[in-house]
Amino acid sequence: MPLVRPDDWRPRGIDDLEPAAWNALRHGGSACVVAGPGAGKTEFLAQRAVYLLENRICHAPHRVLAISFKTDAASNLAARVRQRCPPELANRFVSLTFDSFCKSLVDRFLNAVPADCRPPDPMTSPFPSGGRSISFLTLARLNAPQEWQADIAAFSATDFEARVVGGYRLPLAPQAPQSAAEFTIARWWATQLRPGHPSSLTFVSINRLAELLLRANPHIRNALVATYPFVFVDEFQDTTFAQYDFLLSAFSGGQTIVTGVGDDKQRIMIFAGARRDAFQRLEADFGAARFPLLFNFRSSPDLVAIQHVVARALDPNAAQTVARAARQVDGDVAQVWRSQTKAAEAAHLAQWLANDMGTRGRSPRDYALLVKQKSDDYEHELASPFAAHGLRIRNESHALGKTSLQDLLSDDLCRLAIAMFRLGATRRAPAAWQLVSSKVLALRAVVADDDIGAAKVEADLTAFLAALRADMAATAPSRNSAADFATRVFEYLDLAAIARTYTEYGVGDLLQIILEAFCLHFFASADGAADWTACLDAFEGVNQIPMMTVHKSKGLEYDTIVFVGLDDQAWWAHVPGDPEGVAAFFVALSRAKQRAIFAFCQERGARNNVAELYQLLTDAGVPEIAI
Ligand SMILES: Nc1ncnc2c1ncn2[C@@H]1O[C@H](COP(=O)(O)OP(=O)(O)OP(=O)(O)O)[C@@H](O)[C@H]1O
Repeated sequence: MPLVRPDDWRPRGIDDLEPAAWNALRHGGSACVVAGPGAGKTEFLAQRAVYLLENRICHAPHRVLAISFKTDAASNLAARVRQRCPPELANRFVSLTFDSFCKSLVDRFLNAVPADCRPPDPMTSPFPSGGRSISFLTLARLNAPQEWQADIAAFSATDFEARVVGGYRLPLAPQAPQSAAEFTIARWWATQLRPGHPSSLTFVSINRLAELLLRANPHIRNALVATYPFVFVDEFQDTTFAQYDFLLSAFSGGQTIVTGVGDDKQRIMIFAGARRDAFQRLEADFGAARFPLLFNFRSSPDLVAIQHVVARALDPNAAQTVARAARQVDGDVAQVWRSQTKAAEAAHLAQWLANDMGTRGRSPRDYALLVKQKSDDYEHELASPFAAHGLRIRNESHALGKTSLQDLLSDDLCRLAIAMFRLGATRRAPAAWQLVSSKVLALRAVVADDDIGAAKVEADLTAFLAALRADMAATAPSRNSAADFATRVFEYLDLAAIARTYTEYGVGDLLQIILEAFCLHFFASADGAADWTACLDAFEGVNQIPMMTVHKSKGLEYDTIVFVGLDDQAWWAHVPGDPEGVAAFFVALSRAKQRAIFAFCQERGARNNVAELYQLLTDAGVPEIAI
């Protein structure tokens, strides 16, 4: 590949970056890129990765490590980089979540974890630990020496694990507790590492073990630093105590250039232990320079103006952003819909959505239904009225075993298996063939210039798919037939080869988690489907309206968002004046490119605690309409 002069380098796939983003992209040291919604922060990271790789500022065999919070954000970023630079460069861009990165270290170097903290098998638990319960803290207090009891009584069950355990470094060798915190933390660890029991570790404990591992084994840390001279952290405002401390242990010291991007106004993970001062710490500990960005490439100017009113409630000094997207709709870009009953609300919503899709020629995937929590309940209530208008909902927050639908659908193995089934359902699926053939060549360890090996593998794959296609055509979809075909496809793909080829599945329990979730969702999608294409469409949510919690919607964007359940019942934890609730509201509002609708139904609850959110909409000139 010809070497491009860094000064001549141009961004890939977009026309340009805003001036401050150019400065941040070319900056030689660590950086905080702080910008509002739609500023292109994720896009910036993708462009910076390409810039570093193409200009050989990050040269082989070094890699760029990108850490995100959500699985789909990590795969979205990886996909953007793959689209923007050749595979030999994109292969040196490693995009993972914090959790999977820490877990892969613990899995890989388990025997290097100091013995008294070493789990027999580092299996994860999807559930919060017992240490978050009030009874755990009560028992700890009652068993503690008298002089520590008052301090233990001051710990809060809601954030003990995230703040106290997460902010504490495990000692290199066992030592007697010296304080109330150490006493309680030691008891907490006893719940995580129970001798003779399979381990069931929370991600906070995996993180702490990974941090201990690096501190106890400088050679592993040195290897990590040598591999990744550039580290990106997306959504930096949500970095928890544990995650920041891990970053510090792993990458401080001056050799690693850390780029944190985020938006303090979108900080909605305080409940999960997010630090309020993450950017300040990055500036102090890594000497990071601050680059504020001012453009908004997502939302129309009218929506940006409404967002600004909410932004000012979160930060009175919030700078006015510059809207770069054009308005495409007539009439109000935001409205509050007030209804008396859930039935009336659902009927109106379904009718309006069906009508809007028809008149504007939009697809169901251009819309999103956002909720504060309990998306399963809303899905249940809305499913039939929506079906009456030919609409289906895809509940992305729906739990599937130890993962969620959203995470399953962004998983590589899931995408490969679905592409296999697409090729089983039809001959005409060129994108699926491209994905499957390249992945199967990798699974069969065929190297780039081995044409004979590649031809053999492709012939074998073609024969397998022909037989699969014939059998799928002759078999109606059902739970049982889906189970048979799933077994056949995974046997063909070869789980051992998958574990060998893809590091994320090679260690730990991710492969099992994904297989279980895949089967749950695939069998349910086959149940009652008219044919296999309908089953696969149901699996992937083709022509379905996505529904998700605000937390799951982070980083995503839709033409129109409809927020259902802006009431005290759904926002039960919201205390007026609490910035985290306003931030969640801001995240929801800012997912919209063209339109945002907030549905309030009296049957669902009152609107006293959330009155301030309605007031912000009123202040921004958003009308309220009775439906
Ligand atoms: N320089 C650019 N030129 C044109 N479009 C851009 C540019 N940067 C980003 N975009 C587009 O703007 C939209 C928002 O970008 P992105 O998702 O990266 O924003 P973000 O800052 O991460 O947003 P948020 O914090 O709200 O999740 C995307 O559709 C992206 O493709």
